Amino acid sequence: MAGFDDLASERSKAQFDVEEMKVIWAGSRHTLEVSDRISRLVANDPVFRKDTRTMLSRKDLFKNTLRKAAHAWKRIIELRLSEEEAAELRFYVDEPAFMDLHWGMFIPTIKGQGTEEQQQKWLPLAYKMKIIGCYAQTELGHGSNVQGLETTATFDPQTDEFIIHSPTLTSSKWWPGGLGKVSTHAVVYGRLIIDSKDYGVNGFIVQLRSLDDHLPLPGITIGDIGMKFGSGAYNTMDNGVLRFDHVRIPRDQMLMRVSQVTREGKLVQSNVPWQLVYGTMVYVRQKIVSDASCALSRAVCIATRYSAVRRQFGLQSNGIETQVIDYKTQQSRLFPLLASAYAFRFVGEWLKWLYMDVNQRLQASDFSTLPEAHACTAGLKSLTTSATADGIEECRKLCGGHGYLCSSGLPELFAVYIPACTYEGDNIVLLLQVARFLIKTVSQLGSGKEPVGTTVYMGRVEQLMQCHCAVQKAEDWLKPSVILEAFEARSMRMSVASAQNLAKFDNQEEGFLELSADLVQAAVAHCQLIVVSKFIEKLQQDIPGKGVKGQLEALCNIYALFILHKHLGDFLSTGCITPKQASLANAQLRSLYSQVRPNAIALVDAFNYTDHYLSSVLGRYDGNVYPKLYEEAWKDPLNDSVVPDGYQEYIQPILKQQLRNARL
Ligand SMILES: CCCCC/C=C\C/C=C\C/C=C\C/C=C\C/C=C/C(=O)SCCNC(=O)CCNC(=O)[C@H](O)C(C)(C)COP(=O)(O)OP(=O)(O)OC[C@H]1O[C@@H](n2cnc3c(N)ncnc32)[C@H](O)[C@@H]1OP(=O)(O)O
Ligand SMILES: Cc1cc2nc3c(=O)[nH]c(=O)nc-3n(C[C@H](O)[C@H](O)[C@H](O)COP(=O)(O)OP(=O)(O)OC[C@H]3O[C@@H](n4cnc5c(N)ncnc54)[C@H](O)[C@@H]3O)c2cc1C
Repeated sequence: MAGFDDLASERSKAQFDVEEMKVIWAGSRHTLEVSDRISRLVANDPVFRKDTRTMLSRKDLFKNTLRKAAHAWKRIIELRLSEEEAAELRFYVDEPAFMDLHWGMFIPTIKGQGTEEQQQKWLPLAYKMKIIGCYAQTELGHGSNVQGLETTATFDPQTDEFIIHSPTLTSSKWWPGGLGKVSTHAVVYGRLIIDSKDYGVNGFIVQLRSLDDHLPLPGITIGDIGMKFGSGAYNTMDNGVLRFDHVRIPRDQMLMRVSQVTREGKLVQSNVPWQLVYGTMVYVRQKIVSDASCALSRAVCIATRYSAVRRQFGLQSNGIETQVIDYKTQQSRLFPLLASAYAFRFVGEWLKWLYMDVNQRLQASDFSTLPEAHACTAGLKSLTTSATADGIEECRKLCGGHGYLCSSGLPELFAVYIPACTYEGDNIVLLLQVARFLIKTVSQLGSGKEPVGTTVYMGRVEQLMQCHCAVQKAEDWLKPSVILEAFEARSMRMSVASAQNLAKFDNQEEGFLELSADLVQAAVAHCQLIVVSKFIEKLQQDIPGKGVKGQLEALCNIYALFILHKHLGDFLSTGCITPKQASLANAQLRSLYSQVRPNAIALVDAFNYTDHYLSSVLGRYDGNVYPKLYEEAWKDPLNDSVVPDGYQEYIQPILKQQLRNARL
C-alpha cells in the first residue's frame, strides 16, 4: 500500500535522532512527557472527537463545545491535573471556547492589574470556576484605538460605587470571546470619570449574569455577535455584544494596581507605569507567538506527510511515479515553512523568557525593559501570525485538490487561525508600534543612552551603515556571523533611512503617517532579525542527540536565506549585499533543501502530534491516505441517501423539461 510503505521508508532514511529532536521541540524532557501523555489522553477520549465539527449547525456546534468544556473540566478535577497539565489538556481539546478567555485573559488580568486584596478575593473563585470571566475591551466603534473607548465608569461618592454605562451604540462591547452566552463576569475596560474629569481607560470587574439562573443582571444587554468565517472553526466561540445601562458596581471592583480611587474620590497613582493597564495584551501576544509555531507546524506536518505519499508524473524505471516532495518547487515552498515552524518555536521560547524577566523586574519596581517587551511582543506577534496564516494557506495548496477538503484539516485550521492576525492587535497597527520604538532608538543614538536588548546592534551604527558582505562562495552563507551581519545591516539601514526621511517633516506625527508603509517594512526587518538571531543563539546551546544539531543548523540557514531571498529588494537596495551574493545565497538554499529532503518526515514526526490533534486524513501518521479519503467521503450527510432531498422539486422538473415547458 503506497502510503504505508512511503512513510516507513522515509522514516528509515532519517539522519538524526528523532526522539532527541522531540525533546528540543517540546522544550524539555518534562514538557515532552506531559504533552505526550495529555495529548494521548485527549485522543483516546470519545467525548473529544472532532470529526463532525464542520457539519454541525451553529447551535449544535456550540452545545457540543459546552459539552467538551464541561468534560475537560471534569477530567481536570478527577485526575487532579496540575496547572501545566490542565493547560495542555485544553490545548489538545483543540476547540476555541470560553475557557481560553477565562484562563488566558480574565485570570491573568486580575493577577496583573489587581491589588493583593483583589487577587485574594477574585482568584480563588476564578480558579475553582465558581465564576467564569472574559476580557471586554473592544467596542463596536473602537478596537485598535484603546484610548478611544467610550464606555464610562463614573465614580459616585454618595454610594461609593462606579456607574458603568454605554453612552452610544458604538460604545457597545463587541467581540469579547466567552461573553456572548457563557461568562458570568468580565473585566470591562472603560473611561474612569471622577467629578466630571476623564482619567482615561481602566479595567473594572463587572458581574454580568446571575449565578443562579444565568440571566443578565439588571441594566445589562448581552448576546452573541453572529457567525464568523468558515464552518466549525472559531464559531465554537461565543464572541459577544454587551451594553450597560447605568450598572452600579462597588468601588473596590476597579482594578487598582496601577491607580487607586479613594473613598473620597481622589485618584492616587502608584509607582507603576500606566501602560500596565495594557499588560494582559503583552502577556497574550507572547503566548500567541508560541501558538503560531503550533499552528504552522501542524499544517506543515500534514503537507509534508502528504507530499511524501502523493505521486504524480515521472514514471521511474520501477514503474512508480515521483513523490511530489521530490519536486524542487514543492521543496522550495514547503521547507521554508518547516524551517519557519522551528524558528517560531525558538523565538517563542525566548519571548516567554523575556516576559518572565520583565515581570520579575516589575515586581522589583524596575520598569526599564517594559518598552522593549512591548515592542518585541507586538512585533513578533505580528510577524509570526502573518507568516503562519499565509503558511497554512500555502500548505493547503501544496496538498493540491485534496487540501481543499475539510477532511484534510487545512480549511478549518486556516479559518480558525487567521483572526490571530487581527485579535490582540491588528498586525499593521502593532508593527507601527515597533517602528515608533525603532525611530526612538535611532534618535537616541549618540546621546549617551545605549540601545539595549534586541536593539543592541544599533549601537554599532557606524559599522553597520558601511559594512560590505564578505560572501565569495555559496558556503560562506552558512556562517552565522555573515548572516547576522547582513540582517543587522539591512535593519539598521532601513531604520536610519526612515528616521532621516522623518526628520524632513516639520510635524513628526504627520511624517509618521506619511511614511508609515516604509516604517512597517523597517519594523518587519527588525523582527526578522530577532527571529534569525534567536535561532542562531539556540544553536549555541548544548544540543544532544545524533545529527540533531546539524538538522537545526540546516533549518536555521533555510529560514535566514529564504527571508533574504523573499526580501531581496531590501538587501540589495540598502547595499547590504551584491546581486552576485544574492545568487550565491539562492544556490546555497537549493543545496540546503537537498540536505533536508531525506529528513523531512522525521522532522515533522518530531512535533509528536497525534492523529487526533492533526485531524487530517492527509497528515495521518501511517500515510494511509487514499482508503481513508474514500471512507470519509461516504460519511458526508449528503451521502445518507442515494437520491438527494430536493430531487423531486428541483432536479426532476429540469430533466423532464417541465420548467422549460412552463415558461414557453
Ligand atoms: C485559537 C487560538 C488561540 C491562540 C492563543 C494562544 C494562547 C493565548 C492564551 C489565551 C487567550 C485565548 C485566546 C486568544 C484569542 C483571542 C482573544 C483576543 C483578545 C483580544 O483581542 S483583546 C483586545 C486586544 N486589543 C488590542 O490589542 C488593541 C490594540 N491596540 C493597542 O494595543 C494600543 O492601544 C496601541 C495601538 C498600542 C495604542 O497606540 P497609541 O495610541 O499610539 O498609544 P497610547 O495608548 O497612547 O500609548 C502610548 C505609549 O504606551 C506604549 N504602549 C502601548 N501599548 C503598550 C503595552 N501593551 N505595553 C507597554 N507599553 C505600551 C507605547 O509604546 C507608547 O509609549 P511611549 O513611550 O512611546 O509614549
Ligand atoms: C476572533 C476575534 C476574537 C476577539 N476577541 C476579543 C476579546 O476577547 N476581547 C476583546 O476585547 N476584543 C477581542 N477582539 C477584538 C480585536 O482585538 C480587535 O478586532 C482588534 O484589536 C482590531 O481592532 P479593530 O477591529 O478596531 O480594527 P481597526 O482598527 O478598525 O482596523 C481596520 C483597519 O484599519 C487599519 N488601521 C487601524 N488603525 C490604524 C493606524 N493607526 N494606522 C494604520 N492603519 C490602521 C488596520 O490595519 C486595519 O486594516 C477579537 C477579535 C476577533 C476577530
